Amino acid sequence: MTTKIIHFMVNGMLEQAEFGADCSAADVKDVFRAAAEAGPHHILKMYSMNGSVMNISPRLEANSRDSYYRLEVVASDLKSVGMPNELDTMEHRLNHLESKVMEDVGKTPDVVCELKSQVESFKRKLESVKHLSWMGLFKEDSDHQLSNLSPKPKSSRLSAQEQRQQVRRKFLNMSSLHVTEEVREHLKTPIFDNWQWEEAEMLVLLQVMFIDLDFLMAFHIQLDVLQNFLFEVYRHYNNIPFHNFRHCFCVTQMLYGLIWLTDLRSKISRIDLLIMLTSALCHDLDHPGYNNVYQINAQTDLALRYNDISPLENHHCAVAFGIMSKPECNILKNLSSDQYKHIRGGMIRCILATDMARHNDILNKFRSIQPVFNFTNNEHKEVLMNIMVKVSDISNEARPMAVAEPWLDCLLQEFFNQSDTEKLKGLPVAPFMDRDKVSRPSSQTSFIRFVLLPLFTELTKLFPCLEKHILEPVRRALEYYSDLERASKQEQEGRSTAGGGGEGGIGGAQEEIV
Ligand SMILES: Nc1nc2c(ncn2[C@@H]2O[C@@H]3COP(=O)(O)O[C@H]3[C@H]2O)c(=O)[nH]1
Ligand SMILES: [Zn+2]
Repeated sequence: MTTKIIHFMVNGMLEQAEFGADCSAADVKDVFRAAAEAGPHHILKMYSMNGSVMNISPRLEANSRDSYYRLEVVASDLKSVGMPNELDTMEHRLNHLESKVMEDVGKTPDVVCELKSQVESFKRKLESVKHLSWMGLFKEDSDHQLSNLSPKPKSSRLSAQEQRQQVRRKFLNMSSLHVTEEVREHLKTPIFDNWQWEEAEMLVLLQVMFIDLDFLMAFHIQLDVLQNFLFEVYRHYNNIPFHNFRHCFCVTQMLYGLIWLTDLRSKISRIDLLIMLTSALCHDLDHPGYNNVYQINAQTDLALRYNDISPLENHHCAVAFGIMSKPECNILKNLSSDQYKHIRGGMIRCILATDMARHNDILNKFRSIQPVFNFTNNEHKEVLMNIMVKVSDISNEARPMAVAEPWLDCLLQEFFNQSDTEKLKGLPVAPFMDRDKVSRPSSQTSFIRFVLLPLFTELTKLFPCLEKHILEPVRRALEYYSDLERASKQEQEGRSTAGGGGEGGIGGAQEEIV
């Protein structure tokens, strides 16, 4: 049977489809619709190399990789309110509505005025860089009023794939806009508030990090390849409570901040900075929300594949290099093979080092070299790179309280999901994940005392300037959670005295149960 191959570019990727001689128009459309990750309400358009529109049908002519077609998804009416032409439609409808109501009632109702001002304000945001408050430090109050108009409620009806494509379109639309100096500077600090930013904006900010560290120039990374890579990274994070794309962004942003605060650019090579930043980005790719202990106990595919040795971290790293195996996403494609080998080795080490089962080994190693630390010693440098990524990975408590606290809820939610499943399956349950045993304060006091403070203190010995940026906030968090823990104990004691002995909780543990 004869077949023909159609090469086409969609969402920045060069794809190909093979059609048999007997396929129908609907088959052809379905193939392109799937490739474009488009929903039934989207209109597809195919363009030839010279820009003319082609009919999407079995009669499409076969072509080559060099003469590919361009497939575009066009959002149908009001499916993407963020686009200016749809805003115009909405404004037009509002004006029409206003004139009709004026005829009937004689005055414009408040609700129409309100809607008009929201449309106007949103239009201003899109049209003028100056008004891009979403590229400013903090969102304006008007954003909250805008939530009814923004695409969010609509997007909740979109499939996950459609939502991701919407993020891609927004990211690409925004990426050419100017990100203010104020934001760029703020991005270099641990007080940056990740909760202010939506996914497409975080992608823009990640792009800014690559640009401001001069990676594009130094490693000949084309902007579209970086954008494809960042989007694929985003696409490979799962929608789970903690180990999601926002966590990836936070870890990368903290690492970026540490690079600037410690002036690391003057101490280690740019290629090593690229290794660290890219490792931070990729360090939890495709995390399923269940940790290594679960993977091993439940004998999951990952545990089988990696012989129980850091199954998750091995997987995150393999997914990262899988993404980069596509030329259109390969930010390393213009490097020499020696440079590539160096980066691959460095990333594998950094990502595998995020397995907390190896925490003590890595910290002890760093402790032993810290007094004689030498930036020109490769072994020292590699340990430091692992430490920097690890510090960033567990740095939520180094952030302002209002930023850190919601992360604890996300983490506990993921822990509880896991322990609930473990209980159902009869698998061992770690006490720190058990909703019947853990409390917010006890979880944090132990983690800060036994994990964060020892690690952050050691890094601060090498970079004393970090004391105020990461060590002090963590000490304050320990005080805060210790106070809460004490207060909760006193309250429990008061209750058990008043109640004549209480109801026999868990092993006498007097903790605030989450
Ligand atoms: N209790 C507590 N654990 C944390 C916090 N941040 C990170 N962790 C843990 O540290 C681990 C680092 O590796 P993982 O991402 O596998 O899982 C993370 C959590 O188990 C925190 O703020 N509190
Ligand atoms: Zn992580």
